[in-house]
Amino acid sequence: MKMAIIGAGKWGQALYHAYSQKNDVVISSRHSKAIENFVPMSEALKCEYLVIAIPAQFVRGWMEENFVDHGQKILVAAKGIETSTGAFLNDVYGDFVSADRLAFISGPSFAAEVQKSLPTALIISSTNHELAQTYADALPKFIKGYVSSDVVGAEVSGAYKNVIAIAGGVCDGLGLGNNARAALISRGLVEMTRFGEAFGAKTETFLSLGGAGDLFLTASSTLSRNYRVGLGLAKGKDMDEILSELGEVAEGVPTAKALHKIAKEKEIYLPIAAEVYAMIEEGKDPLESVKDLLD
Ligand SMILES: NC(=O)C1=CN([C@@H]2O[C@H](COP(=O)(O)OP(=O)(O)OC[C@H]3O[C@@H](n4cnc5c(N)ncnc54)[C@H](O)[C@@H]3O)[C@@H](O)[C@H]2O)C=CC1
Ligand SMILES: O=C(CO)COP(=O)(O)O
Repeated sequence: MKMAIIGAGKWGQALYHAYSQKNDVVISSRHSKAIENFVPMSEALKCEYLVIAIPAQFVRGWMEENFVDHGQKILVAAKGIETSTGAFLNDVYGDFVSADRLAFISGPSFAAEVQKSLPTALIISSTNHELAQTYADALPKFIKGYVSSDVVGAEVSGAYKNVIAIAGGVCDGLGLGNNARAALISRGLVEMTRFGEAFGAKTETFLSLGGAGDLFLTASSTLSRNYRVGLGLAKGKDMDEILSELGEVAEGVPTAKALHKIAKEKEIYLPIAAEVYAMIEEGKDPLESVKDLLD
């Protein structure tokens, strides 16, 4: 089928590689890039099936300025929550297109490994089963595709695991050991499940590829940008230094701020996310955070 990838960062280019195996795919982004099948945005937007890999904080602005509605379907590839409003991406995109035209891709998928055609398994979630199946069937042989109707569960788990990945990096950066990291990841899974349930997400989604699968991956690997943010915090670096060294998006940073805001409004207990927020926003000493979590 004819598809367009919008956003030519690491994940957009990896999804271009993946979807190109079986489909006729073009790619576009706000700045022109010398890459295969790069087309102007106006041309990309005419495709019926879009994949949008723009980081969560920029989606609303990008849609307002660029989106032209031709009745396209959108596969959302970002993993984050809008900080300014606390809105999930299905609500942000929902302000522009109806829910039955939206699907979400989640699961363990470092762009660098997808780019090399290494095997993984991912979930496409949508309230429109046929649409989820269409995007899943278009995946290449090296990606096993599953479908789900739990859009909120997919979104919350994909966004929340980035915050726990920052905590994972802090834990390893402080040299707290394998036991501590396993405890942190397990409690992180409980925490993100509790948060998602408050918004109607299904519990089992958090045990799936998009929940536990992606959490285990990112909270324990230096390939994760969010984990590397945590390593930087453990070394006592400030956020400006960490983010400029990273040079790529770390969605866990704005998402920790969004979670802080939502948790306050809805009175949800999120101890690990609260410590990540305190380290990022208030410059709290990571060792103090560990002490407070153990208490
Ligand atoms: N890299 C990975 O392994 C994976 C990334 N993701 C998610 O995909 C999303 C994108 O991540 P990456 O491509 O890895 O990030 P990246 O840092 O490699 O690229 C970011 C992309 O966003 C574009 N961008 C930045 N500001 C923009 C704006 N104001 N308007 C429009 N476009 C803008 C940039 O031009 C660039 O193409 C994130 O939400 C991330 O969590 C999801 C799965 C895997
Ligand atoms: O979501 C990812 C892999 O599934 C990528 O994680 P990072 O953004 O932390 O690198």
